Amino acid sequence: MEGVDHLADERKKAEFNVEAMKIVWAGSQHNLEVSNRISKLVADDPAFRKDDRTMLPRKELFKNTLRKAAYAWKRINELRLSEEEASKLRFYVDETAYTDLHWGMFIPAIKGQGTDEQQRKWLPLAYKMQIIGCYAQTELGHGSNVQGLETTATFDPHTDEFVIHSPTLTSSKWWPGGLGKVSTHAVTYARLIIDGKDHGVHGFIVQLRSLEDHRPLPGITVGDIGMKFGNGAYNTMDNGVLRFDHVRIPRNQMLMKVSQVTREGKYKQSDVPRQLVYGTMVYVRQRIVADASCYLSRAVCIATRYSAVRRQFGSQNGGPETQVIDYKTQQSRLFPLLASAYAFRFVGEWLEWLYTDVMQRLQANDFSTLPEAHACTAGLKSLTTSVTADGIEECRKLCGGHGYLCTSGLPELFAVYVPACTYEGDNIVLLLQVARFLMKTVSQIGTGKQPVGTIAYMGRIEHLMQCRCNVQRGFAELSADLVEAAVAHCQLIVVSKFIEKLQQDIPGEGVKQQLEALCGIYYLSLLHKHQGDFLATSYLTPKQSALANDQLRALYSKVRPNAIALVDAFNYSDHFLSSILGRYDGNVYPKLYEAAWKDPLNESVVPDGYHEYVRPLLKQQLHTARL
Ligand SMILES: CCCCCCCCC/C=C/C(=O)SCCNC(=O)CCNC(=O)[C@H](O)C(C)(C)COP(=O)(O)OP(=O)(O)OC[C@H]1O[C@@H](n2cnc3c(N)ncnc32)[C@H](O)[C@@H]1OP(=O)(O)O
Ligand SMILES: Cc1cc2nc3c(=O)[nH]c(=O)nc-3n(C[C@H](O)[C@H](O)[C@H](O)COP(=O)(O)OP(=O)(O)OC[C@H]3O[C@@H](n4cnc5c(N)ncnc54)[C@H](O)[C@@H]3O)c2cc1C
Repeated sequence: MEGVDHLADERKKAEFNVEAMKIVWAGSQHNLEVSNRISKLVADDPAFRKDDRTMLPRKELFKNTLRKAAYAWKRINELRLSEEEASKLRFYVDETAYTDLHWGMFIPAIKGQGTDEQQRKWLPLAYKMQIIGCYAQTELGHGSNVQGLETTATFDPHTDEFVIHSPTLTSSKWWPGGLGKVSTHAVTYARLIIDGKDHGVHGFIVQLRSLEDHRPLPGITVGDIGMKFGNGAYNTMDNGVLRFDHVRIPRNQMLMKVSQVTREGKYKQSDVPRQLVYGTMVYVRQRIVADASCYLSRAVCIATRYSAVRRQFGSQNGGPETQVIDYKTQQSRLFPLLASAYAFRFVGEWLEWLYTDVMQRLQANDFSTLPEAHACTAGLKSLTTSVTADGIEECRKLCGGHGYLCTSGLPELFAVYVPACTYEGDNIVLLLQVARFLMKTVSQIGTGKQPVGTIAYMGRIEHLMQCRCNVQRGFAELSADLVEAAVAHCQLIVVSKFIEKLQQDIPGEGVKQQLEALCGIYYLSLLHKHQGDFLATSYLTPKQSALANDQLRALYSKVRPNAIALVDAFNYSDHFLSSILGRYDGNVYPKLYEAAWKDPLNESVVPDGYHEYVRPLLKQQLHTARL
């Protein structure tokens, strides 16, 4: 029934202050206040409806996204929202669009790789959206291997210009979001060629389309690369293809913070690591970790609420059937994901601190923590996106058949999220970077260099140094094992940051106890999953392993009465969740039934096509039957 909270009894079971937990999840009272205000602003505005997304044909879907992005921009300016509030608004609009790349990569690339003069010229235009930018690095033939990119930027000293060119089909830029139909400019990555010498990949600002009529400029071929996985989902984004035919740009459009080209064509590399040219990717990877906790918590919220609503089997003497959330199998699948959502939230907070710290050190030309920042952002991006993508799919399965309906919100959530395992770095390629970092650490231990920070624990593997094995030779052969070691390293970081969070002052009755239980579920479920490794290396005895499993089950029972309150603490509106199964009031069956009749297929009792394709069949079969 409308207005009834079907989960009221579940909410009464909570053993902690949910409002206090909302502040922990939001990060601060201020963040919670802004989230509440902006989330309501979006949810109450019919212009931001999204329940029709999976039913629109692509051209209509895309135009609708352009409309929403323009309307959002209008509201941001009308209400004079701050950058923080505007970012929250785009988050709660919850629709991938060209603006993600304009604000999430194009502007950060100019801020991170541009000189002060270049920032002064381009950022005001970008902040006012008088130009719209994308990040054009990946090509048809290369994505992971950035040093393999083929687009060229050849310096012409006669005209003080770079000539940007796509020499081969595989050098076509391919995938950049916002490129296909909207962006007027791109930060384009190309091989810098001076006087025949290849200086490697650098970033260049290139205008793609006229600011007058939006047509591609001379020498530019640009378009969308076509439909992607799932209905709605990432098809609101115009991932594009781009080719250059000897396009000329002024020399001052090469991003020159890290390295410069003088008027005379002299290449100057500041005494900074060349990898700073990858800085934008590092920035986005650390943001993706916090983003993973948002996506995972949305799926877990839906699956937890529905698991409390759904009853199946177990009726005693005609009484109510058992809530599926009470089955230990359901808890063993759901609660580790609930714990992971909180764990990723906290490691995302730490990673943001680490990134900020590294950026401050770079200002002082201190590059000492750059390798660790690279390893942590790469590894945690890989770990959290893989667990989140698999976790959203598990949440769909936890909801049985109804999880497969678009009105559950889970299919689209999965379809829009899974590319995160690939973009900003394929997850395996990134783990190999972590493995390389770990092996380099091992090789340095023998030289007396003690590891610090997230690899301090490796100081205790001195004995490994006796085997003077050739690290390089073994790396390729053992890369699959090394990737597993890299995952374990990242899991250790997540666990340690969860434990550090618990050592902070956490206000609110019962809040810390709940987080301690979730932390226990996080690391004990990992121990359970990988107990073979721990037993094989004698880090655990069989008895200890059994005790750990007993403790894990006990924690499931501890969390069970608090499960609904723990997902309420995510503070998601029904609009944002966009899920009948995840409704705050748990009023699932009437709303599922109501929604079914809104499907366009039910606009007519007899479907289009009946008279052409079904009736003749039936008549023919009827004729045969009479024979
Ligand atoms: C929510 C928000 C949504 C915001 C919206 C987001 C929407 C999604 C949009 C998606 C956008 C994209 O996908 S943009 C495109 C993303 N593309 C990628 O991520 C490409 C992934 N590939 C790479 O990053 C590189 O190719 C990589 C794999 C690191 C290899 O690079 P190289 O070959 O140059 O380097 P290597 O030879 O492997 O290593 C040489 C040394 O450099 C170090 N090194 C390598 N990369 C480094 C780095 N970034 N920083 C520091 N150091 C680095 C290594 O550790 C080595 O150190 P030593 O061992 O000490 O020598
Ligand atoms: C939705 C989406 C949005 C994107 N947006 C952008 C964007 O805005 N801008 C942009 O520039 N790019 C963008 N990309 C491109 C993205 O960054 C690349 O697809 C990504 O970096 C992976 O590179 P790849 O496609 O070359 O994969 P590949 O490297 O070809 O991966 C294929 C397989 O090879 C394996 N592999 C590759 N190298 C190695 C190795 N050395 N050792 C072991 N295994 C290896 C991988 O693990 C994977 O299994 C986007 C991609 C997607 C899907």
